Amino acid sequence: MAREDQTAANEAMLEGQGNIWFCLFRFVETMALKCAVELRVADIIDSHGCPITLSQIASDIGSPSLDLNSLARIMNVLARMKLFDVNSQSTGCDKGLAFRAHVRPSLTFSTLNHLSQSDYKDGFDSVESVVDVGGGSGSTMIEIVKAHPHIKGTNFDLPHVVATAPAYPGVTHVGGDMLESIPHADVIPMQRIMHNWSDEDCIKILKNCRKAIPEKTGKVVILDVGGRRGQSSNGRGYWREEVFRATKLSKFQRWSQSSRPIPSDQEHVQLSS
Ligand SMILES: C[S@@+](CC[C@H](N)C(=O)[O-])C[C@H]1O[C@@H](n2cnc3c(N)ncnc32)[C@H](O)[C@@H]1O
Repeated sequence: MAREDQTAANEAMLEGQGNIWFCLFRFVETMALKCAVELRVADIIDSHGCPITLSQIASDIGSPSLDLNSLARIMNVLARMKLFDVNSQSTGCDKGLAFRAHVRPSLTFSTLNHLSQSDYKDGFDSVESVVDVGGGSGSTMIEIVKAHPHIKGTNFDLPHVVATAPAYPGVTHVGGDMLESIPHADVIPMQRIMHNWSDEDCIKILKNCRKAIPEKTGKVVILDVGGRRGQSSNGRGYWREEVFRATKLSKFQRWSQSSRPIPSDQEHVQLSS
């Protein structure tokens, strides 16, 4: 191989390795965000009305066992995510840092706080069967069954999608069209599905969910984002422009403010998060 080709191949390999590490440690951002939400960091900073120091944040959190170094690491991750500004010019700050929320906590972090409380509250303890509608390769269903092995899990998606889904004990892959019918289950989670369809199609899907769940105890759990709609290239579905432009936080906020009409016979459909 020519020297230039070898160099290009090495660079590509290094970039690939870097991307793998980036993907592996991506969860750190989610964990840091979860900590900030649970510790109400944005609310604390906001309540001061100006940038505040790490020890001010720690003192307002008020936990006797709080580790300042760990808090500093969390805040640095969040600052890198551009959720907070770090101002190294402020005077009187420990480690020369002061933090300012980049977002209005009332608009976003409290929504996240609410989201973190609206996970599937009743839990899966009394649930016997779950169908993940549009579940793709079944990764969500696998996680649910891993955590709750008593559950009979069905991963439902288009036939060509489930054809390549990996086998997992306790999870059955079923191919079909959610616009036609959905397999029966106690609970139907639908993650990142509804935003992609017109209101008419969403109503069709919800009606099929309604038929698939027990009348009194069945639940549909929708996890999704919102935004402005545009016509999709296939002429049937829709896409939301803001999915590509806005941050996830503001998408969640917009979604939670929007009032998507639910068909009148959907009284047992529970919209959650
Ligand atoms: C954005 S992906 C979401 C996948 C998964 N729920 C997640 O959150 O990672 C949308 C999924 O819906 C599936 N889908 C699209 N049309 C469908 C239909 N008519 N019936 C069943 N599944 C469908 C797609 O194949 C795809 O796996």
